Amino acid sequence: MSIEVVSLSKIYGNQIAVNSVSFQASEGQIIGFLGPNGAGKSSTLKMLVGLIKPSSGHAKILGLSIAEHSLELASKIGYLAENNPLYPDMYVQEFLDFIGKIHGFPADKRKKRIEEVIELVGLRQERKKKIGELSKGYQQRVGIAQSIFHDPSVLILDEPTSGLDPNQMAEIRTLIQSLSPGKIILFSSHLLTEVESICHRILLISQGNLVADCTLSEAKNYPGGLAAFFKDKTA
Ligand SMILES: Nc1ncnc2c1ncn2[C@@H]1O[C@H](COP(=O)(O)OP(=O)(O)OP(=O)(O)O)[C@@H](O)[C@H]1O
Repeated sequence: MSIEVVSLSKIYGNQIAVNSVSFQASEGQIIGFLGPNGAGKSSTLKMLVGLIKPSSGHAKILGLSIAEHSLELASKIGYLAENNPLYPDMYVQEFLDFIGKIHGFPADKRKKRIEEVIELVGLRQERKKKIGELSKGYQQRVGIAQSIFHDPSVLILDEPTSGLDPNQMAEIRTLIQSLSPGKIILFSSHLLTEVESICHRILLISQGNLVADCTLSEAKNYPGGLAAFFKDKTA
């Protein structure tokens, strides 16, 4: 089970958002896709999930080309978009039922899976509430619940802890860690502390270029530590 990205680029007009990015990832890894604002993280992730087309380059996820097998891949990838767009007027349970329908789960399996997912992401107390009435941290859990509903092998989370308070961040980090076995998790952040606490590996992107691909311990051993690593590489 793997992700292989080869010279992936995205150009918007004159703006090179992603410049020939290549990397590989395999099962069981939690990979932090780190970089300052505007570095090209979201654009890279959107290409991987098939939301935008690469300007050049290619990628395979689970051996399937993103250009040729986007529909098949949709059933194998879970995606949490940046800012976690949700339906505030829907009830949690109703929303998850809707997600199950989108994934083609028949009624009985949908009901069972809603229970499992609610348990997995810790939404039991909030399940009967409207999404718009939940705290930001619980809304993130709803977003993560929709991303894992179909039990995808690859989970792509774009800034899953953005806008959360420190306690909520820690809770979401623990949740992501608990989902990791048997999956590849790629999650983006512009916060060093996020990757430090849960990632095995760091991909650092700056101005569209992949400027580092290393283990967390390699980055920590950088002279001056992680903060110096981030600062020097993205300068
Ligand atoms: N649809 C678009 N049209 C034009 N330019 C875009 C578009 N989307 C992104 N960009 C530009 O591409 C660059 C990379 O943006 P992207 O959102 O991928 O970065 P990011 O690392 O995810 O940033 P952030 O952490 O702020 O969300 C930025 O300069 C951004 O302005």
